[in-house]
Amino acid sequence: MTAPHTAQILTGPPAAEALLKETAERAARLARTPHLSIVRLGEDPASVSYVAGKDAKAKATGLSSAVHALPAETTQADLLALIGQLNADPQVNGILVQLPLPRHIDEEEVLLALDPDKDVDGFHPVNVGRLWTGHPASVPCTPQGVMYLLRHYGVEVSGKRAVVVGRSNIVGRPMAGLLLGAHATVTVAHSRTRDLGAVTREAELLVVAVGQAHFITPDLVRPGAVVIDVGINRVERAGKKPRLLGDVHPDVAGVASALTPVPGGVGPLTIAQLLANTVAAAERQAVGQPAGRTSGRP
Ligand SMILES: Nc1nc2c(c(=O)[nH]1)N[C@@H](CN(C=O)c1ccc(C(=O)N[C@@H](CCC(=O)O)C(=O)O)cc1)CN2
Repeated sequence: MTAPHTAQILTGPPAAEALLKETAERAARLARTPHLSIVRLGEDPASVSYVAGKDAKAKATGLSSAVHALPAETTQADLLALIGQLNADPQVNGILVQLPLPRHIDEEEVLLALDPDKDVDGFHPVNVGRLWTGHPASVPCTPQGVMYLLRHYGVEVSGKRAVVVGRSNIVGRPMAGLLLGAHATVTVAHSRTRDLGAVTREAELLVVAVGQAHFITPDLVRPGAVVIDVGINRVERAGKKPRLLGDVHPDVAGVASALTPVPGGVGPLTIAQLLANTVAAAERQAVGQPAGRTSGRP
C-alpha cells in the first residue's frame, strides 16, 4: 500500500529570517541608519498588533522607527498634514499608513499624498506604474514576500502557468505584476470569473487572496500545483482567541506538491519585506536616485 500524498509545507518563518538577516546586513552598510515612520489611526486590535510587530522588528533589524499613533477621530486634514511633515523630513526614509483606516478617512487621498519614493508599502499609483513597467519600485510587501518565499524554497516561476485568485490592490494585482515580471504566464481570476475551476485547474502555481475561509477546495487544484495561501480569516470562538483560517482548504495538501500554511506561511514575510523595502528606499535616497529613474527592466 502506498502512503497518501501530502504536499511539502512551505513555512514562512525560515524565509522571513533569511530576508531579515540580508536586510540587517544591507542596513548596516548604509552611512546613516534607515528610518521608518509608521502611522496608525485608532485602536483596531489587528492593526495595533501588526504596527507593534513592525516597530519591534524594525529595531531588531538595526533600523530606526517611530509609531505615530493617532486617535480614530483624527481628521483627514490633520492626517494629511502629518504625511506632509514626514515627506519633507530628510531623516525619514520610509512611511507607511496602516490599513484599514477609519471610515471617515479618504484612503485614496491619503495614499496619493505620500512621497512615492518614501512609500515603502508600494501603494502609490506611481509605484504601481513602476512595477508594471519593470522599473525599480517599492512593491506591496505581501506579494513581494511571496516572491521571496518562492525563491527561498527554489520554486521556479519562469515559464509557469500562474493563476492569481483575487484582484485587490494590496495583493492580487501586484502579485500578477510580479509573476509576469518573473516570466510566468499569468491569469487573474476574480468574483466574476466564469467556471473558476476550469481556470484554477490550469495553474501550476496558484496564489489565492480572496478573504474567504477554505474557498479553494481540492477539486479546484491541478495535481502537483504549488499553492500559495495569502488569506487570513479570523473565525471568532466564544471565550477563546479567534482561529486563523486560510483561503485554501487543508485537504488541498493531498493534491498540491507544495502549500503554504496559515498561520505561519506568507504572513511573516510581510513585515520582513517591509523592512527590506525601507532599506532599499534608503539606499536609493543615499545616492539621490528616485526609484523609477534607472532601467530595471526584467
Ligand atoms: N499599510 C499596510 N496595511 C496592511 C498591510 C500592509 O502590508 N500594509 N497588510 C495587512 C496586515 N499586515 C501588515 O500590515 C500583516 C498581516 C499578517 C501578518 C502575519 O504575520 N500574519 C501571521 C498571523 C498573525 C496573527 O496571528 O494575526 C501569519 O499569517 O502567520 C503580518 C502583517 C493589512 N494591512
